[in-house]
Amino acid sequence: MPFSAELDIRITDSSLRDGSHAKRHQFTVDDVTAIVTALDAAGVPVIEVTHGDGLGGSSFNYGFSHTPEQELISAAVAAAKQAKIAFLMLPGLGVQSDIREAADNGASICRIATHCTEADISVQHFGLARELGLDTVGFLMMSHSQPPEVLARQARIMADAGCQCVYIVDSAGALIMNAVGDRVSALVAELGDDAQVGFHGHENLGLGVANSVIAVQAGALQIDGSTRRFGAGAGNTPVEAFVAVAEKLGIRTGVDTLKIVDAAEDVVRPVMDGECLLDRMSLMMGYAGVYSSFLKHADGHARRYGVSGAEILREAGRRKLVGGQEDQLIEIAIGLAGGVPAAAQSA
Ligand SMILES: C[C@H](O)CC(=O)C(=O)O
Ligand SMILES: [Mn+2]
Repeated sequence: MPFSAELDIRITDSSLRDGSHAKRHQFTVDDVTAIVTALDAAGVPVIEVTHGDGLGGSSFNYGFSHTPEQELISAAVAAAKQAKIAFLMLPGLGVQSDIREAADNGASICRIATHCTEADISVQHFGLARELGLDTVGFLMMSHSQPPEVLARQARIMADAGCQCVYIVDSAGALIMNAVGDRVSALVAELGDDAQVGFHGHENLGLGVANSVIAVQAGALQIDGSTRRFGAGAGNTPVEAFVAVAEKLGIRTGVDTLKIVDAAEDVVRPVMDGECLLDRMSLMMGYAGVYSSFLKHADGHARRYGVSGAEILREAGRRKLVGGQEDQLIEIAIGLAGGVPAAAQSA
């Protein structure tokens, strides 16, 4: 079944949320206004705007925002003529009052993200979002780390709580083709008509577009990407490339290929500090299964302590670190620099 009468699938552009990681959370109202105006005109149906780590993410651990995210959400709502504005929240970083404030500011889609074995912490947030009349999306982050049947059980918890679309989130960009198809199929089988299934890809192994096509073929109805790959790690599935491929495959996205290609080049690229590259560091994330948001943190600690950023990431993969454990990257860097890591001191 298609997403709606007009669309086979619904694309959410995450440049102004996942791209916040690549921009070290320094988006301004002008950046948001320019990007939302261009994406909206290209027909992108959903645009996500929040600190990279979601509502409440602006902090010492994750990095402080330049502009309060609720101001960015308001600016996005003001600039959008047809697109819905979405926001992300990780329970514990943001709280219920943040969801209310985002709704008051005009956002209409609430996306709640948990580690892929911790869906139960999202229950009250989905309940509140539905009470407020928001559309809901659930993120099972680091989905490469669990088999399809485990993810399907977690998806069921979210759907029963009021989540209308559960995403397989390839936070590490580590999933390889059939591994996406198997996970999406397991969720489609579990959820049936109770909720849709989505896919959020990263480019750390260069597979964002291919993985997203496989997700659609397996039944995903919502696909995330970022124009110009503006996201954490090597970036997200590039929306402009995915839209072009979808058009050739006869998949209706509602996005105008030529307009989104222009938006990528003329509007999004100038806001980026640099291209999101598939280089040694980001490749290591896909290879070792590391949370893409760790890239800038590892890079900073590598410079500060004079050690290899790729080695920090490899150790993060060995430890199976999850989002929220950013502080361990400092400990790993100190250990690599020859200092005594805190964990060893207390052992
Ligand atoms: C908070 C994370 O950046 C969410 C996300 O985009 C991912 O896990 O990938
Ligand atoms: Mn992401």
